[in-house]
Amino acid sequence: MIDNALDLMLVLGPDGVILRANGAAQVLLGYAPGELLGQHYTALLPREQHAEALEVQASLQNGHPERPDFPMQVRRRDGQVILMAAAVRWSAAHQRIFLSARDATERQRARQALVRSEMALNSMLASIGDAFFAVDGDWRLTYANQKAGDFVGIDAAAAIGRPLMELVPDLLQSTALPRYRRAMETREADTFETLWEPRQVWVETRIYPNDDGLSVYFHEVTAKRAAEQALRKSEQRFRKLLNQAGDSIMIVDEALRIVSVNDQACARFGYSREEFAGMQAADINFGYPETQALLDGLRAGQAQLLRLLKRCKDGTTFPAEVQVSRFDDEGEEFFLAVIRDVSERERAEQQLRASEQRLREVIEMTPAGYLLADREGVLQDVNPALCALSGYPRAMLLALRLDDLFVSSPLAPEIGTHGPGEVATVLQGAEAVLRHRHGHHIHVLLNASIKRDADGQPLALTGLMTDITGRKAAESRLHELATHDTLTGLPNRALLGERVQQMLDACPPGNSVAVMFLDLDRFKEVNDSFGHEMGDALLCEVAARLRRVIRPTDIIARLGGDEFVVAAHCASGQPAAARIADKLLDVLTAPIKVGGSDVIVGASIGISMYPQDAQTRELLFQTADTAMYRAKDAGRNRYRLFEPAMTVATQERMALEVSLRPALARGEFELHYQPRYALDGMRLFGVEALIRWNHPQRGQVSPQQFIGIAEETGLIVEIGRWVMEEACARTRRLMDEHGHSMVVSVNVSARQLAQAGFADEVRAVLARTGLPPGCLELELTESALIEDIERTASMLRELKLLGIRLAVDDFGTGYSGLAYLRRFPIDVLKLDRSFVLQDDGNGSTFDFVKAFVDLAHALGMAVVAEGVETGDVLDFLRAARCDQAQGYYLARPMALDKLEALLAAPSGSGA
Ligand SMILES: Nc1nc2c(ncn2[C@@H]2O[C@H](COP(=O)(O)O[C@H]3[C@@H](O)[C@H](n4cnc5c(=O)[nH]c(N)nc54)O[C@@H]3COP(=O)(O)O)[C@@H](O)[C@H]2O)c(=O)[nH]1
Repeated sequence: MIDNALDLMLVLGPDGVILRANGAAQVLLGYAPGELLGQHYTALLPREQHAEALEVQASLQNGHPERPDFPMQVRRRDGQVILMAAAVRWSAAHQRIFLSARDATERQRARQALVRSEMALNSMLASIGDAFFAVDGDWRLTYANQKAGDFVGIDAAAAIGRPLMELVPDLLQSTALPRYRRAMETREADTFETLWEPRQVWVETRIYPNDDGLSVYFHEVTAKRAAEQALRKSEQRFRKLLNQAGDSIMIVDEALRIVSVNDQACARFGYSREEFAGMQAADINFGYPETQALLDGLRAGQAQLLRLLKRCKDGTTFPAEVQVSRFDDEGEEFFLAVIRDVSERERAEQQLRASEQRLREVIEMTPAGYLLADREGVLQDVNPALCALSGYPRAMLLALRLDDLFVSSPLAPEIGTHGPGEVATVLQGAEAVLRHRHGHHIHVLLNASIKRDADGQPLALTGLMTDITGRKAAESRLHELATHDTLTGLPNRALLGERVQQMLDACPPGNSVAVMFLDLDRFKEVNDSFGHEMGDALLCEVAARLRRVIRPTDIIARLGGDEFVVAAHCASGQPAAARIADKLLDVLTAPIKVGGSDVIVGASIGISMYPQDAQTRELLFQTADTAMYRAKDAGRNRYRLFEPAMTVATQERMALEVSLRPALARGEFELHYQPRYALDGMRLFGVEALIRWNHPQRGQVSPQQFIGIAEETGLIVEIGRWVMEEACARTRRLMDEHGHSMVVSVNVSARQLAQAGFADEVRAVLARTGLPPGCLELELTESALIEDIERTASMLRELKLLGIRLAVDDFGTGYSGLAYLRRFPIDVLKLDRSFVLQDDGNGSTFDFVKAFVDLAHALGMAVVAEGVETGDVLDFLRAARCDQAQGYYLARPMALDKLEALLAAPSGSGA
């Protein structure tokens, strides 16, 4: 059996020498068994095998007696090396090595081929894009490529043979596991996408069942899914956009069949999507044949814009603007039509055309001149009104530029380039001057609008204008009237202020400007005596004379009434001003012919110098006015240069005015009474009530100091009312106490007399106090009487009807004319003290007074002499047949208690 065995069998001695060999040595090695005996076994081995073989031998003999699987290379007798699978055993008891071996060359070759095949498969599985693993029927891993291992974080090679659920426990919660199990059970392949929770990635998995179990391929598809989702969203957006578009949108195929429409198309045409599908484009066109030319154009890549009528399902039509373009989709030809309903636009266009037509008609009919100019200022359009306004026919106007037409206009600065962003410049109510074809100028009121481009460059100008030439002339006249005195033509107060300011502004250092306030001394008398017309003529003559004296560069103005102002440049200051004032007085004291008579008016002039006396115009006027009053106070027909002391007096007067206002309410007034005697028998005829002001700080203030202020401020009305009440009441009481009648004279100022209800007031006082009207005498000054002769006459008649007496006070100090007194119901003339005292020593005064008294008597008036200070004067008056007298010689004004004492004296009321 051993010799016929197929395996080689050798018995070796402990030293490795071959002791026996079986017959297989011949077959396997080419040696006859005998040839091997005595040889060391290494003689059969290639040299490189020796070390390993000796090592195995040593191992056998040193405690590891068996080596069942020792692969070894053996050199056959023919030199070929074959691989033999050997099993070796050492028998220590027999001190022998037993070896059996079989040829393993083929097996080795097959194994190597298998290994190579596996390696090729592995590398193929490793190189495929997908992760791959396989499990057997017990869910044990039989293979996994590196990608699969990496995906779940395990070493794929080391994991082979282990249960899949153990290796990847997350799989138990995964939605993929049921699919795996179903595939395992049903043996059906499956493909699906799941979210792999541990890594939050999407995975596409393909499962292929096989005889051993399952082969699974998977790969990540997160990015692909995101892209798909983005695409889906994008498509949804586009669809939404398409449907939300205001226009109808349609896609038509090659055969001009409608294949797709948006919501707006359904809404506008009234067809549903389903109804549209399969309709021809021509079905919704009204009378428009799709021409070959249109299709050719589209196919040549030219989008077409059509204007046509579209027809809806209900048969109505609408005008549309259709933008058609062509596109390819996967080789198929389509046409896209965007259909815009332009009904509204057409309506608006129609309205616009109508509106333009109306505008044109308005332009043609408007009385305002209209023009349109281009950016160069050349006229492009005009209307008949502008032709009429300018005198040019239309054709000629259209050849003109704005510069040719306008002499001056506010357009010039506006028409240039403005800042970028200013799209229009509008001018409203600007004044301009047109040059008429015949050369004269036309003033126009212009409204203009200049359109500009983005850079602010003018594009066009539109203007509308109306003729204001008449208005301008009226305005100029109005301005003249507003700035000039209508009577004399001289500048008035407003213009004076302006001109003086200019003079002051232009006054060189070292020079002066004199402002002179000039008041005519006797104008009022002339006016009242000769009438207003003559008065006006006098004022014109005065103005003419002043003009002659004053240089053209100086100013002369009339403030009103008889007040004039002269402002003159005075290089040498006050001396020059004084010379001018002298010249003014010279011309004004020369007689002026008024109503056939020569009159001399004279003037009082106040002068203030700039900059010496005042630095502002207002102060100059104020100080000149103050100086003028001083000139008047100083006796008239003279000039006074302003002095600061004058201001002090003015201030003093103002302080007095402030304390005068509350004086009546504070009871600071009292009345004194001056007796008046009848010259025949020297009996007391009556008393004159004279006011006294007991000022808390200043003591008794004379009426001469405050009556003027009271008159100017109007306080005299209240004060006079009190005087009247007090005088009447006291007199009534004195008469009752002393038992005889007497007359009380009350001074009445012009302002009181000018009050409409004055007579009623007097009537009421008499009624209240019980004084008989015949016991009241009102003293009126000449100036108060002549203020307004007509009104005064009427008032005096009213008073006279009450039964009271009327006297003219200070007679002889004013315009001494008895003639005018005839117009008033006067009872008494009170001769002024100065009149009585004019004694020239040759008896003429007596004759004069005598004649005067006779004349007064002839006119039915009694004469009272005032200011009698001596017995001589009294005799003189008595001789002149004067009726009554009053004066210090007879009795001074006295307080009420003194008067009562006088009345109670034994001599009675005698002087
Ligand atoms: N509207 C009113 N005017 C009034 C009132 N009371 C007074 N006056 C006026 O004030 C002026 C000054 O008055 P008065 O200081 O009281 O002077 C009077 C007499 O005192 C003064 N007089 C009288 N006799 C003499 C004299 O012999 N010599 C002299 N030198 N003066 C004398 O004359 C004044 C009276 O004048 P007249 O009124 O003109 O008769 C003065 O103008 C008053 O009118 C008032 O209540 N209301």
